[in-house]
Amino acid sequence: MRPQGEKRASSLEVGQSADAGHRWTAAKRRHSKAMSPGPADPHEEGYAAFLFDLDGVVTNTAQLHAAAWKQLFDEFLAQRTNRRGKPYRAFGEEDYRRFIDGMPRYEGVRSFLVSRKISLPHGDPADPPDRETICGLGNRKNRFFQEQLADSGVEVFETSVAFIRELRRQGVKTALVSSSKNASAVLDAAGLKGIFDVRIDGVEAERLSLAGKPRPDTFLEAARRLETPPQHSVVIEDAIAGVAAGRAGGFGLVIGIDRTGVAAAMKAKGADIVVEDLAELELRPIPPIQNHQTADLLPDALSCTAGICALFSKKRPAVFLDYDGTLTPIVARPELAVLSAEMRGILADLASHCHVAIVSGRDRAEVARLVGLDGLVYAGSHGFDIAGPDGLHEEHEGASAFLSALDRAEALLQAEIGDIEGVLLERKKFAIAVHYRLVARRQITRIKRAAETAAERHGLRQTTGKKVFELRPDLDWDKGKAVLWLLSALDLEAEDVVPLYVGDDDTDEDAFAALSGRGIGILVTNAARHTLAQYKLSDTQAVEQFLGSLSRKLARRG
Ligand SMILES: O=P(O)(O)OC[C@H]1O[C@H](O[C@H]2O[C@H](CO)[C@@H](O)[C@H](O)[C@H]2O)[C@H](O)[C@@H](O)[C@@H]1O
Repeated sequence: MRPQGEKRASSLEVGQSADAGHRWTAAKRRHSKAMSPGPADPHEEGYAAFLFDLDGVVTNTAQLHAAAWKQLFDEFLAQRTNRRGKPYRAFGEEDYRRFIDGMPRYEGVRSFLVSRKISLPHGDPADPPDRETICGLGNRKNRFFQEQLADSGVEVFETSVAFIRELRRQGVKTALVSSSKNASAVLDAAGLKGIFDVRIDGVEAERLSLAGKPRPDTFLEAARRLETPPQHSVVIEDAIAGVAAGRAGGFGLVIGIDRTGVAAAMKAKGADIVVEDLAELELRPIPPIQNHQTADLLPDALSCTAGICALFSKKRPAVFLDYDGTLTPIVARPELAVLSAEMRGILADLASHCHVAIVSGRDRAEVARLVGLDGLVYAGSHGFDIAGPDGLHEEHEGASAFLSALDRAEALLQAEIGDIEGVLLERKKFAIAVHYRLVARRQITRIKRAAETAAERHGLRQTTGKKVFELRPDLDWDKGKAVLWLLSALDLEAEDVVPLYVGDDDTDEDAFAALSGRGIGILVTNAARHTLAQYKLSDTQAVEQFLGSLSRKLARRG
């Protein structure tokens, strides 16, 4: 394929994903003379929700739990001898940290027993505390814990409470995410009932069959209830299992509170920041973007559906859709971005009334597989690779010359940063995505540098997207040029055709720019960011609703 005439070079320098606006971040206080916040972190997007563990974070009850576990296992182990007739080693602090801290009660029992090669039947949650089952032992530990709680009461970490109250004062959403079934009693005893907008504790997790920490499920449920995506939420934890859960869930910032000398282990499990107390953190507002057309000022396409659809009484739409963040929500890993059956149905209906093209940064074959519909056009690798019905198959004429450069860059990246926990290298035919969504924040600069070096050394272009650095052929080609090429190739340059493009990310701005003054651009976002789109839709559900209305309108028109 060849470029279609001299269109605008590149849309605008969007920089990092500009989802910032009315959000907050937490950073370690600086003790420098000026106390200035210093240069802004280039990856900082701000956070709209903070999710807190309870014991050891808000209340000083982690020690009560640790003591109750010790009482349980010291008694239990003392009554047993191992196969060689030797007594078992007593339960130590390290056992608590490694095998129990942060986990739901019965999973803690099981995990510790496995570490000592002791096998017990699971039993039943109704087992009495003296029964030698996993549930029985768990219930015994709970009895010890409640006795200690009644004895000593609940001490709160005042600095944590002040931090939470400040967040609430600023209108930031908060949640409690605890594995403990005693969380409600502990909050009550501490006089903190009602301090969190949402609470997911051991009781709620069991009711919903949610996997416990280190799995991310309880945190993800809390973020869902706060209506804030994990990448815009902060997890605050004192347990290694909790830190691991925050990182596995793709949360934007994971803060470890190290009160027991486990900072290194927390960092190894992906904590972005480790402090000994929340007093070491300061909250900073992320200012909304100034002096730009920002998405929050755009009209919502859903409230203008009737007007937009009315346009298609006389004109024909040509619909171009981005995939990630537009047709599927942004999720922790690329392979989890699966199209819903409802969205697939709507796309199939729409494609029976007009041209529909998926224009994606993904590999063309991969995005075609994910969408799973014949009869659509698929443009992959940011528009370098296009195929569709009636034998349409075009690759940018210069792109194949970059294949070996992409291979070498991929090998270099693998060697340089392949060992960083959470880095995902995704090779597309004509691009490489370097994902850092699951990476500890302190590693991001190293990843960015590696991407820049690989691009420079192998003559590639480096671009940005949502928690991703991308490398692609250094050619004057992008999604916008691919859309213009398609309009020509599909004979859609007629007066009565209105191109409509829906997308959510930096690379979609090229398409908004290309269609500016000629078609309709709709940005999918719920935040303030500068854009060349004319409308916005808040999320993928809104996209589904909008495309459904458009499809029904076209069906009525016949
Ligand atoms: O142009 P698109 O279809 O939107 O593709 C852009 C990139 O999307 C994918 O990455 C993004 O979505 C992932 C799944 O939600 C998310 O984990 C990641 O952080 C996002 O950057 C895809 O994996 C890339 O290849 C595309 O270039």
